[in-house]
Amino acid sequence: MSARPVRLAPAVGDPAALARLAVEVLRLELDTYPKPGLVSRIDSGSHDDMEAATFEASAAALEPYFADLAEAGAQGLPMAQLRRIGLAAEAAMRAATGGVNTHRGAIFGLGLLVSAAGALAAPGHRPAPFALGAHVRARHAGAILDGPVLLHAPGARARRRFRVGGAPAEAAAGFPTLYRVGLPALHRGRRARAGEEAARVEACLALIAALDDTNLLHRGGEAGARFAREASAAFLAAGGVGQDGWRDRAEALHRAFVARRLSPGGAADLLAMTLFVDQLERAP
Ligand SMILES: CC(C)(COP(=O)(O)OP(=O)(O)OC[C@H]1O[C@@H](n2cnc3c(N)ncnc32)[C@H](O[C@H]2O[C@H](COP(=O)(O)OP(=O)(O)OP(=O)(O)O)[C@@H](O)[C@H]2O)[C@@H]1O)[C@@H](O)C(=O)NCCC(=O)NCCS
Ligand SMILES: Nc1ncnc2[nH]cnc12
Repeated sequence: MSARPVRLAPAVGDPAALARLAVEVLRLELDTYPKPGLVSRIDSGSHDDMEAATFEASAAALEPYFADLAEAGAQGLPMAQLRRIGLAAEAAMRAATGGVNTHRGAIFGLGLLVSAAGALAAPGHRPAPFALGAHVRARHAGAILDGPVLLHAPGARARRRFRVGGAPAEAAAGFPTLYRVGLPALHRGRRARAGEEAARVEACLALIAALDDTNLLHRGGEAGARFAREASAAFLAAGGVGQDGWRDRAEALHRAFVARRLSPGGAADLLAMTLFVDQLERAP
């Protein structure tokens, strides 16, 4: 629930600063409350194996890997090299959290955006609108979709069982849900003048309403995922963070997700990625 100020993009053209920004957006995601079913600094949502400190430890451990990804992007290295760094980052995450999966989706998606920022951002020059996602699609879509599948990962099982594309499809398509849903909702939330945290809540709920999140499918099946999408869409249709009493209504939604053990981890990752792109790209 902090009013942590968002640092404005000194990151352009500097791998170490891009990595700091990546960690900062992970922390901003964690700061955000209420986020239905998700871990925040207020509570652990639908999780009994992790809390805010677990996410803090994980985010801090990832910083050097994000710097490597930015550098790899600047050198134009192929997906195979990015994957090697990503797998090392996953190992660092597990070491920092005692084996808990906090940020695997974020390592993948945010990692690809950090590498794109390394490739495109030059000092004093912000990438154009949509440029980071377009770069990931143009440069890596084929390798992402043809990449090795981790057969026993819950996400991979959910993708096969429910026939959804999940994190790899979102990245290979240039992050359409981030650009078409997350960023517009963040900007709409800011216009409600309820503050930065409220704008992040608006973006989070819009992402939950739109995304085929394999975490929701894995934990709640199709019925759970439908409940999550429809309840979030109803919050937005009632005015989102522009409505009177929006925080009470969002907290009620949080409790409803927790009662069903639902956790939209993919939407949480995309919220962090939305904040990263918002900081770096020029406004459309
Ligand atoms: C390519 C990989 C991403 C393969 O992963 P997988 O086959 O599992 O694919 P997905 O399920 O599609 O996605 C993995 C994670 O991405 C997040 N996610 C889910 N849906 C979407 C979506 N539609 N769009 C974008 N992102 C999505 C989500 O991550 C978050 O949730 C995790 C925590 O969940 P939790 O509830 O705890 O669930 P589990 O621990 O899984 O089990 P239970 O506790 O419920 O029992 C957390 O990671 C969040 O970040 C999905 O989990 C990729 O992993 C891979 O190949 N990696 C190699 C490295 C690499 O190539 N890197 C590239 C360069 S950096
Ligand atoms: N805040 C959060 N809670 C639960 N899962 C997540 N995955 C990414 N961020 C998360």
